[in-house]
Amino acid sequence: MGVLTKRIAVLPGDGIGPEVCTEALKVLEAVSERFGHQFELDVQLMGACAIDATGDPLPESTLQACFEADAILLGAIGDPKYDNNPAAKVRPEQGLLRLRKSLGLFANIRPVTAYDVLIEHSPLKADRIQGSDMLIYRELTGGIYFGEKGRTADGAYDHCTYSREEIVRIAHLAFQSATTRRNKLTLVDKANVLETSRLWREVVQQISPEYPSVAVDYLFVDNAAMQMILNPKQFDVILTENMFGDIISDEASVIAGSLGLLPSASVGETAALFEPIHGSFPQGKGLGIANPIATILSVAMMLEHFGMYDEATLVKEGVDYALRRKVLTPELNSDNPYTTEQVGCFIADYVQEGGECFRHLKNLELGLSTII
Ligand SMILES: NC(=O)c1ccc[n+]([C@@H]2O[C@H](COP(=O)([O-])OP(=O)(O)OC[C@H]3O[C@@H](n4cnc5c(N)ncnc54)[C@H](O)[C@@H]3O)[C@@H](O)[C@H]2O)c1
Ligand SMILES: CC(C)[C@H](C(=O)O)[C@@H](O)C(=O)O
Ligand SMILES: [Mg+2]
Repeated sequence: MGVLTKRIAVLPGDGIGPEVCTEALKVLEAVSERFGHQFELDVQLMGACAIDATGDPLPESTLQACFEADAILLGAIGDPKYDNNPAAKVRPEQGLLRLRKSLGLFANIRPVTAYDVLIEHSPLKADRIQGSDMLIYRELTGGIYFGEKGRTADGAYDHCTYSREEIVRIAHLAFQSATTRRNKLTLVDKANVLETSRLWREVVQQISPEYPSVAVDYLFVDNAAMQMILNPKQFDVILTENMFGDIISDEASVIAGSLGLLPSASVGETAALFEPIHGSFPQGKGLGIANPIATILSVAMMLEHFGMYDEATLVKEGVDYALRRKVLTPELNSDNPYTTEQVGCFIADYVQEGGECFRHLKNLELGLSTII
């Protein structure tokens, strides 16, 4: 592949978001130096920081920058002052949901792998998790997150709705993905109770004959939550609706060893956004303890999206090297912890092959300013 120029909207967000983004961008800078690509970064506000600055968690200028970008890199959003105030009408999460909806990012893809070098670290028994390798396809722009919601005189409601088409489009992506892996697809739903889940089953059963190589099974979400810990190796591709996918992917992170390891890609017809699955971990803000690997692996997924496969492989090798050498933040290495910045530098140096730890993108400046 030749040298490419890509524009990336960067939304560092809140809490540890800016810290993990900074490290991920160091790695991207190393890719740029090694392969000659040019990445134009357009840093924009979203989340609580955007509410503080503009009153809106997703300002028009941020949305515009995202529309104009080839891809979006997001750190994380959210702040305790909203989490602990149920009466707040304007909330950081509204910005993220509006962004996903506006860009049509209907498929959220969350890979989960048990790393051999971390097996002993997991609270789960090694023989249960060793070899686990699954891909969760979480529907991202429908369901209870986006249904009508509100208050009654003495209650509240959140409606869950799905159209057939909303299920069809992500089901095809999940089936196609299964054909490139171990040819197994598990639909996680609650079809014994929910009408929307029965529609999911119906649609998946109708589509399934188009993919004869793929074995399909069905699990109720309560059982799936248990199976995830009991026997995670049974899963290849998991297909599920918005809220179930949110919950079981955080649960699945225990198999990898930390929430700070799990990346994601959110894709639609045209746009693509890459973000760690974790949140803004407010308790970790400014302490240098946030694991940047989930965001660095999200950059690897972004490079794959650009067709930069060698580049993505190198980033993933850098992560493997950090895992093998135990250059890891405290939640994975309490005896000899490294800081967020040290982990980022280590992986960036690997990518650049023996470079010095000189990449100090300390403060992300707003606007289209940085060309790396
Ligand atoms: N996509 C997003 O931006 C996103 C995702 C989830 C939660 N949130 C928001 O984040 C805020 C905090 O939510 P929460 O505490 O439920 O979830 P969280 O993911 O921020 O943190 C949960 C726990 O996971 C661990 N953790 C998370 N990220 C880590 C990392 N990079 N390195 C090491 N450990 C890490 C920490 O132990 C933390 O206490 C809330 O405001 C929530 O709405 C945002
Ligand atoms: C912050 C929140 C809206 C978000 C979600 O529920 O989708 C988060 O938990 C995630 O997993 O990306
Ligand atoms: Mg979540």
